[in-house]
Amino acid sequence: MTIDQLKGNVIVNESMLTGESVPVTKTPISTEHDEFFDVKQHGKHILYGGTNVIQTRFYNGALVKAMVIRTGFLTSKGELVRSILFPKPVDFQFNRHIYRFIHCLAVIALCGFVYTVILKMSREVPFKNIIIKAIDLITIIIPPALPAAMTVGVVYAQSRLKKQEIFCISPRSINISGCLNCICFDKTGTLTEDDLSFSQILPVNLDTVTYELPIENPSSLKTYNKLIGCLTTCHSLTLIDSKLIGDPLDQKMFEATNWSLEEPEINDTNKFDLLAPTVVKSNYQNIENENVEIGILKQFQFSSSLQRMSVITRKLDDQNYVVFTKGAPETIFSLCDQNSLPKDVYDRLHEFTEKGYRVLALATRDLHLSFVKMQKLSREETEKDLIFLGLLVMGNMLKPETKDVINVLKQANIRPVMVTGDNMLTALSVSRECDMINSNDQVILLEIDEENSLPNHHRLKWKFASQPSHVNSTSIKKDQMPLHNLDSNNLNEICLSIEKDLHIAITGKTFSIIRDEFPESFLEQIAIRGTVFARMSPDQKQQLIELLQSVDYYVGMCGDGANDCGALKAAHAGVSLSETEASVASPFTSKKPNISCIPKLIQEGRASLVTAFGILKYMACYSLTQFLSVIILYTVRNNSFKYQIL
Ligand SMILES: Nc1ncnc2c1ncn2[C@@H]1O[C@H](COP(=O)(O)OP(=O)(O)OP(=O)(O)O)[C@@H](O)[C@H]1O
Repeated sequence: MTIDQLKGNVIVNESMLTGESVPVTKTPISTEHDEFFDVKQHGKHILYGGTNVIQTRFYNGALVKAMVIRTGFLTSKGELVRSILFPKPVDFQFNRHIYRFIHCLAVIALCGFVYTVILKMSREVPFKNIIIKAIDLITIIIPPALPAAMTVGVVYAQSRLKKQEIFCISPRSINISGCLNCICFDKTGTLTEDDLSFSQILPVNLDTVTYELPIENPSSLKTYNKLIGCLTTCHSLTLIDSKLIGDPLDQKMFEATNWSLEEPEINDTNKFDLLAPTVVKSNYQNIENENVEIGILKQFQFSSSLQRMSVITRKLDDQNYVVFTKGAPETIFSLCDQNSLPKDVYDRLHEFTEKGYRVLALATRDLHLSFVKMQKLSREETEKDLIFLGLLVMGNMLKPETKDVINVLKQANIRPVMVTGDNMLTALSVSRECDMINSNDQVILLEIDEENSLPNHHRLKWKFASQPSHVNSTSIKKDQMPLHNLDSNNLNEICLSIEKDLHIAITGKTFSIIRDEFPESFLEQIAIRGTVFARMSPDQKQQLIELLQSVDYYVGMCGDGANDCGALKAAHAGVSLSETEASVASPFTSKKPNISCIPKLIQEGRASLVTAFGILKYMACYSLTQFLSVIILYTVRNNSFKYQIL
């Protein structure tokens, strides 16, 4: 059953749907604004069939109410069952060749059938015998056991994959995974650890609008300020069995402050309002010997496509409501009052991202509104005119298996590609660290030339991404160093003029402008040479997979989160790293949360493919030989006995 939620909050595990094991909070749909219901757009308010409700939250005894909008096969669980029963047809050359081969056999069988009928009729054999002999010939040339025999390899490969904790809901995809020659990887949680480490906060002095000294231990701060308010409230953490559950990034950020979180059953929430779902409390006491308490009154959840989340809060002794927002720095900067940004805001951001840190920007805004008006405030109205508070810097460690697997793939001539929602410089640094880009390779960064662009006629410029300091870049001609304007003709020339291995890196924004405004050939060059695709939205990840397929790559996708679902489904072989055994998100699910499953999958795919080839050759030779011998025997008025055939 798919249910549209109307009242109360629900915490659900949607891993069956998305592969992501972090619980998601579902909130009631807003009735303030007139808008058409859209299943995709309002996904945060929908409970899906087959997903697990971990907890329900309701206030004043009003139980969670929901309306059923879909049942049976139309629900997500139904979709999973349907995708197992009727897997998506895979366009695989081998399958096409098999069908062509069977057509050829059918033609041969038809010729044999006609020949037998004519031959036997000329010899005045009884009609019944003619039919038996002629039909016998058809079953000889097209062996009925062929389809079953062809799946033997797949069945064995599937059971071997299962032993290695790789589960498959679409066995047809096993053969195709033996042909993969390009694998796209999501970054966070796939190549790098999901469990980020808190590194530091770079606060901004709100009076001088300059950066202050970094704070490495926010729990040592004993006075309340907006920055602490943001770190402690701007998250979607929840308590389940007294354990903090939610996005690992949010968890690390909150734990670093050493504040505590309390949930609604606790009567204290009444101090704010009956609707206050969560309260955070300081780890210290102020001059009045009281803990600082902040209630989180409203939440705009994190969305990969918006790259940010916000909360509306109220401090216990405050009259005003305060908005706290955190998200991708580029997005937050654009929502901030530009006067609140320090002059060196981008320099400091680059400093961290170049070293591979995952950086988020924090911002705030005071709301002087009544409670009712605050409740009605839309996301757009809330997240504007923000005041920049500082940068949150998190360590982003590679998983131990990543580097070896990338090298194994490269040795096997399988192209690794990174497609991530994170910052370009962080992505580049990680791609170098995991050997996706070797230290000597050149990377071209394609960007939109904002200054020389017209609204629907953008121009591009390019530059070399800065090299790690130990690499000598003198072999690059001087005139190639500065930023260049670029059109579709000269990208190829530039790429060919560089003697080193070359990679292209672009962001989601540039990618969609190239898709919309540039010729297809230009986009194809990006597909062939692109190694790092950063700041990609979930839709763009899927578009990239389709683009790679259009230039004849057999594309695999390995990801771990809800933002990879589209790409996982679009790929020839999608592997989701998840705790669940099966998810609708992809044909393969690996319980081991690292990319070591990819070489195993390719190996098993190849083994299954080789078995299928072998069986096909054997069956073809066997049936053709038998067909010829039977035709000869029919012609010389003879027939083989049972034991002769055997
Ligand atoms: N919990 C969060 N709250 C606010 N902003 C976030 C949160 N998680 C991620 N972000 C920001 O949104 C951006 C996009 O996130 P998204 O989940 O799409 O991709 P990602 O996690 O960075 O990378 P990947 O696609 O490799 O998993 C992140 O780079 C980060 O700047």
